[in-house]
Amino acid sequence: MIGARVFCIPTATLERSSSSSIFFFFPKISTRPVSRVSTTVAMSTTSKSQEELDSIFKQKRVVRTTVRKSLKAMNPSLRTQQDDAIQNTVLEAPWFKSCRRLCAYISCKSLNEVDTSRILSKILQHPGTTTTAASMTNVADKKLYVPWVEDKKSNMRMLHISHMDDLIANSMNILEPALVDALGNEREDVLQADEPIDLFILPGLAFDRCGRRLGRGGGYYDTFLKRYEDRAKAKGWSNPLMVALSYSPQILEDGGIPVTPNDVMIDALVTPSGVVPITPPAIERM
Ligand SMILES: Nc1nc2c(c(=O)[nH]1)N(C=O)[C@@H](CNc1ccc(C(=O)N[C@@H](CCC(=O)O)C(=O)O)cc1)CN2
Ligand SMILES: Nc1ncnc2c1ncn2[C@@H]1O[C@H](COP(=O)(O)OP(=O)(O)OP(=O)(O)O)[C@@H](O)[C@H]1O
Repeated sequence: MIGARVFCIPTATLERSSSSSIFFFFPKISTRPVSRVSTTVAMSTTSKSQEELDSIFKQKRVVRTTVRKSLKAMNPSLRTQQDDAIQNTVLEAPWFKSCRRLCAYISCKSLNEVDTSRILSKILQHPGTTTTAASMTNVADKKLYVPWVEDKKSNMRMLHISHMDDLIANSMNILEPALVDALGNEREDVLQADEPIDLFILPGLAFDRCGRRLGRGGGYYDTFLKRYEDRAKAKGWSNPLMVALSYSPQILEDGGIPVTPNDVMIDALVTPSGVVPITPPAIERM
């Protein structure tokens, strides 16, 4: 575990990116701190005019462009080093070892996302292929759900997979569960998660140490997580741990991530230097 507890302070207007020494000027940017009762940003939609929203979405696009550039410029051996460090941290973490149902993203090389291939292989490792009893106990009984994009209107589901062979590239060139088998028959084992999830391993373009997360602009995760949260509340499920994986250039200083009302905050960040627990449940468990 790195980084002691971080206290998030309200916004300043001049913000500095920690990773690239670039200064962002965001007039009146909203960076209010986390509400973990509702994981969405504590800000009412109605309190923002469309003009203000347009301005924040514009700021998001500016940050995305900057972070994409830093990711593209990352030295390949540094990237591999960071992929290894991040995946080792996850694989060795008690909160990962103890989780039974999780949703994780399938990393996409062309998007320069933190690699999840070793994490996924470990989860999908089947009893009999493991070498030691210790490795079997922790992974063989995990149920894995991965994203499946339903449409272009921010609708996404999480579908169960048992093998990497269950995947096929979608129109965005991201691997996702195939809904039919090689013979064209509907696969019955691909079901939408309708059970409590212990852990979400989230992608994203940029993060701060206070739990703010900037996605790729599709609104898929925010929409999904809000719906999941509503369903969990209705069914009395406990909150999952929401953990994002981040290369060092993706971690911005507090205030560097523009936020809009639907943004869902994360509980913790896994960085190349270790875990940054953010919310009380994460601080308790990490
Ligand atoms: N690995 C992975 N799977 C995922 C996501 C993700 O971020 N990563 N998603 C998370 O939502 C959903 C898919 N959403 C996506 C949204 C945008 C792009 C994308 O290619 N964006 C380009 C810019 C495109 C543009 O601006 O027109 C990019 O970011 O470079 C990909 C996936 C579900 N599956
Ligand atoms: N100016 C705007 N006003 C209102 N909605 C907007 C505006 N610009 C984009 N959106 C919508 O906001 C959503 C994207 O939100 P945001 O940029 O916060 O997503 P994100 O961080 O990529 O989300 P995630 O990674 O969680 O999927 C999309 O549904 C998009 O249509």
